[in-house]
Amino acid sequence: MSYDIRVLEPADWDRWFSTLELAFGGIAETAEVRELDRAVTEYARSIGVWDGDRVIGTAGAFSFQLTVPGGSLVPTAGVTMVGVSPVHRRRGVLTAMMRRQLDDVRALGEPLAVLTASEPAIYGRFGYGVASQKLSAEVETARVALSVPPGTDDVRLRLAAPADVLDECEALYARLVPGRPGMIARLPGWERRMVADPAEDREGASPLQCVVAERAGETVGFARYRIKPVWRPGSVPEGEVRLDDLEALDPAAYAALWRFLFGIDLTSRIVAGDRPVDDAFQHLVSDARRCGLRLRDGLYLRPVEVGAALEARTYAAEVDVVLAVEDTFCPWNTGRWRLSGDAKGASCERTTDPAELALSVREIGSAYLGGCSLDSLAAAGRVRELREGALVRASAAFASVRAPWLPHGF
Ligand SMILES: CC(=O)SCCNC(=O)CCNC(=O)[C@H](O)C(C)(C)COP(=O)(O)OP(=O)(O)OC[C@H]1O[C@@H](n2cnc3c(N)ncnc32)[C@H](O)[C@@H]1OP(=O)(O)O
Repeated sequence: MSYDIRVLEPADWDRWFSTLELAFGGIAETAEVRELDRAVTEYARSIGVWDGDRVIGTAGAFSFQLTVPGGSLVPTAGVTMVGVSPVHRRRGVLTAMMRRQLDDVRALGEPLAVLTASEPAIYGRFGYGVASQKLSAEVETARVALSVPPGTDDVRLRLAAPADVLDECEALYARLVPGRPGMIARLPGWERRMVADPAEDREGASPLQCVVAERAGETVGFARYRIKPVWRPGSVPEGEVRLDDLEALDPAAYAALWRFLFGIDLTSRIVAGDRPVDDAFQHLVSDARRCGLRLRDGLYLRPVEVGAALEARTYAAEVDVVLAVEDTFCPWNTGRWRLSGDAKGASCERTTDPAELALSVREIGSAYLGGCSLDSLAAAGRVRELREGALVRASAAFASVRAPWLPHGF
């Protein structure tokens, strides 16, 4: 069956978005969220698949700048709003959209594409690998003690409506972006998404609240959270602190924010859904086992141009390796590439020299931000070492001191 794939026109946005809502189960977004999504839609890079006068498939992309190991911000397509009408599935509509989209991304010169997946089984076939994980926690605050570093008492905390302090929180966030691979510089209009707070999505919890950490009049951190009161008959108060976001510039500000969250009266638990794997609160607590820690796939990454992608980051150790890359969906990447790099920069060019490691573009995507080691992929048979010693050296070079993490979906 053949369908028509077209660039989205503003006049068709409502129909297009309604197809997306249907693909996700048919629950309409609130008017507030709908308008925020409309405002950030990049029409020229959003596509709709049409069956006659009906939209049956949707896919969009954002023009992100993604932090990579070494701290550079790299132009990256943020793939989003993917959906196919329930009666048109498993006929290749998504595959056709991925084809069109990756060709477009390549034409725009963006070496990387990223996404967060509704289901992990979908995107590997298109060359996306899991590049970061997210840590969730359910901390039993009544049973876990915190030990905080010197200087924590010097941090002053101030409560504020999230929208009232948005500018200062966003300025702080922007300072942190280059420091952690996987973070994305916020595009205009995105800041409002961080404090969107539809009552329908609160699941019985309070409106979003914000605490700002200050030292000598300077904002040094913030946390956004909700309180979900829990009163059981005959029991003590067992409310939950639902942590949305916590960012800080230094250890004392970070610890002061956690100490505040731990101490909120009438609560006995902090629930955090999306923290970095190396989040430091794990080292402040007396009992990590009572923190209910779990890992989940986070950001998926696809090198669209392997050479440019591998040149865009730096390497933790000197590396000089020939990679035999396989890429069935974007065959322009297939072949042998010599990667030479160190902490200052890298080059990656085609070569006819013998290959030392063999892998597909998906493994490069997984290892790219330094969150998944080539060595661990090799243990699963997904990277093959063709010259002894190449794997250890390349694994060390691809590593990142700070775990990759994206603090929000898109
Ligand atoms: C970045 C984001 O926006 S993530 C959001 C993704 N969207 C959703 O999850 C909404 C609900 N789901 C959908 O709309 C659709 O099922 C989609 C978009 C996931 C898939 O669309 P389809 O048009 O059915 O995919 P298509 O027919 O091109 O399938 C291609 C291949 O992927 C497989 N596939 C598709 N969806 C899934 C899935 N959810 N789980 C496992 N495999 C899948 C197909 O079986 C097919 O495999 P094959 O090549 O071996 O035959």
